Amino acid sequence: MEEGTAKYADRPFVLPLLDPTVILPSNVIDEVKSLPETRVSIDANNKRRFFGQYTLMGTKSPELLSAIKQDLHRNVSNLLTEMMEEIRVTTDSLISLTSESPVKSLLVYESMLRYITLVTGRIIVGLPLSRNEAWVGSAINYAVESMKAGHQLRTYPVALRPWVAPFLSAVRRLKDHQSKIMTILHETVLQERLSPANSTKVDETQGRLASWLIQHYRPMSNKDVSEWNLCKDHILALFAGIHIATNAVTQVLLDLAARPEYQQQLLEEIDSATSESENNTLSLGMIAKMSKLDSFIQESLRVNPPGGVVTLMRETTAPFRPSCGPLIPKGTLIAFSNNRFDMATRTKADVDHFDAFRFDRERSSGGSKHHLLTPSPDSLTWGYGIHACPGRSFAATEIKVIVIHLLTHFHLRLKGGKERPPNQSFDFQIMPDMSAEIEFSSRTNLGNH
Ligand code: HEM
Repeated sequence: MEEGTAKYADRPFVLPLLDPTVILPSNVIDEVKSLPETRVSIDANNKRRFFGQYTLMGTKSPELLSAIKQDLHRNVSNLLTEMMEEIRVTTDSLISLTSESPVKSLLVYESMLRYITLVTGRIIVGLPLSRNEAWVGSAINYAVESMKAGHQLRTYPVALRPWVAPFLSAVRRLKDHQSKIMTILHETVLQERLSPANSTKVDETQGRLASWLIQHYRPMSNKDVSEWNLCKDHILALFAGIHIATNAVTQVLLDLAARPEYQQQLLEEIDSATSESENNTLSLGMIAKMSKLDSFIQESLRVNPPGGVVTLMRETTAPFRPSCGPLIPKGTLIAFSNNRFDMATRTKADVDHFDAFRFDRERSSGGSKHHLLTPSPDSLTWGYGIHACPGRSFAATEIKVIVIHLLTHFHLRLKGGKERPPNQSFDFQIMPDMSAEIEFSSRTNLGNH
């Protein structure tokens, strides 16, 4: 990507990904960001790149989008207490320190996968289901098997895929997770919610996503809502919410552990913002005061983009001629470079340089007003334009609450005081090193147990 953007600063070029993709120059991003599905399609891209016929990718419903964009977004503040509780319980189960064992080393990615899955589940389906291990396993592994299924399917010619798919091991495991999620949801949430005879008031902390979806599917009448649609929407929400957020929070923690000098500064900011808090509760207002934390996370995700080397991945659904030319035929996969790899106007040293508080400085000097949550051509973590991530206020809050909780309780250090391990990359994806470990030691005196 770096070679391409340096060489073709204002022209498209083809990046040889598993699905070759036309990379457009960043100066035409405004021409693409809000094009309708009839011109370029995010769903067609997802369906094709991730084998949506088998994995369901690219088949999200408008109702799911409304539930995330409106209900989840509007409720982030009300959900904070539950998010914090889930993070505290998960921390207690993963990191319990005593004077005899004052340091705990954890595989960061694996541990964060658990935090994010439990917090996401707590919000969308609620307790006790969110901590049920069968649910947690299928919620995590659905996406893992989807990726594997894609790799297996790719090895067969297109015409043969529908015939071989039912026999491929990953496709079978994928279907297995799909039916487990359906059965669990049916028994715990959907049967009750969809029953016309049900007149009892439902517990609002359970089955939240189902309630939001049902309201969008039947705004007025008692029209039938299909259980399959509701399950599919849950699966796609888990798919969209778990893995990319795990990738992101892992990168942030690795950056913090590799740069201990920032831990104290962030802690001071957290202490000052929460000084008036009662019972250690956080509010969105307090979190909003933590501008250095916001900047640190924004910089960590700029340098280690959880979405990979590309952003705004689309398939053209009609011939498209960007102002940089030439005419791009219908059915072409297109994308833009993520900021870190875009060499059109910057040097490699520039984009690689980790400057934790650059966004904070820019904001306080009256320069850019952009925060972590604001999609812009300079900050493409969440995409940009009409499809910019609708779950971003929830995801950013979840990441911040995890970081605040861990920082206030522990010193973080890369295992053995080593250097930050380099990221791993595959196709367009960038992942943190899965074997990286962080040592957690207590900030308070542990006493004797
Ligand atoms: C750190 C975590 C996350 C990151 C970095 C992230 C990033 C992204 C990106 C880059 C896109 C594509 C935007 C585009 O192509 O223009 C996207 C789309 C999307 N994200 Fe996220 N996301 C995160 C978490 C979440 C969560 C927690 C949810 C839901 C609970 C979610 C739901 C979605 C959905 C539904 C879309 C598709 C939007 C559409 O098609 O219009 N994401 N996200």
